[in-house]
Amino acid sequence: MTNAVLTRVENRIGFIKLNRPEKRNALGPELISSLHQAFKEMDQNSEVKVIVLEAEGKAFCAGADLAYLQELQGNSYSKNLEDSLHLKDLLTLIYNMPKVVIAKVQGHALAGGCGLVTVCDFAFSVPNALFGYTEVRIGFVPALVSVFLSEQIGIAKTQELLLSGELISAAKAAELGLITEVCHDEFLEKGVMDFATKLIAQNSGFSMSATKTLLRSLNRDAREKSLLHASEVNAKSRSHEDCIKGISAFLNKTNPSW
Ligand SMILES: C/C(=C\C(=O)SCCNC(=O)CCNC(=O)[C@H](O)C(C)(C)COP(=O)(O)OP(=O)(O)OC[C@H]1O[C@@H](n2cnc3c(N)ncnc32)[C@H](O)[C@@H]1OP(=O)(O)O)CC(=O)O
Repeated sequence: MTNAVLTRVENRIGFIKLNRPEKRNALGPELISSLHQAFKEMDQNSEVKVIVLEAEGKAFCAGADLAYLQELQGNSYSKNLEDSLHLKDLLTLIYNMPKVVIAKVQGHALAGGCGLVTVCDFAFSVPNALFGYTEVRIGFVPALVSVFLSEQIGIAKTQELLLSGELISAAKAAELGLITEVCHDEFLEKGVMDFATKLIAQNSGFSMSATKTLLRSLNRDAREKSLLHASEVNAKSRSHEDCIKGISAFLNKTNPSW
């Protein structure tokens, strides 16, 4: 594994840290592969009962790596699909992880980065964290995230967030059920640790895992089908001129005009 992701295990808690702060932890292929490997390792480690997903730096995660996606432009649909399935497999792995996963969020969690929060079982954040499915602002389709988010908060609220692309505060995210709790800055670490420690001390690992597996079995076939379709939509939308414009505008620090 590269140092795009850092891992450690303490007191039966497995910590997985996104470590690409200079690019706001944007999900490039290396980071996605490293996260995949880290989650698999934590799953197989019998010492680990609860997993915490955290991030280095100012932002939790700025979503898909737009510089990398720009490099992929002009590539075949099948290469784009392969790439999109890579992210789908990561989100699905986290979502289906038999162990409880808690996200610890500071700064921005945007687009695919907000999707990462969505596939965790619990999320704690500081008050000034910002959440948003901002794909539509850069000519993308929030395809993969739509599947998980609609399961989590219902179709009406999902539609509101995905079509507006608005950033929402931590308080609003908690109100919508997107995150579990907002903690004052200095208590975020303690809030997450206390919660994880309580789960470990109080609950049977077997029961939590069996409950989660049962919950994930609900609508599994429909979800898998939707995720495959979403990956195809994602791959196709990358060659749309709006997406090409949106990526280029972001990287050139300008605003796209549609
Ligand atoms: C999963 C699916 C789709 C997606 O996820 S599409 C991705 C959409 N994401 C965005 O539009 C977010 C883009 N980032 C930002 O808006 C901002 O960076 C920020 C997160 C609000 C942080 O702002 P801040 O001012 O703190 O930092 P900078 O903007 O100066 O960024 C620093 C540095 O990092 C680079 N960077 C940031 N985000 C990305 C990114 N997503 N990809 C690549 N690079 C990124 C930025 O370019 C800067 O680099 P420099 O070299 O230093 O200029 C599809 C689905 O849902 O299905």
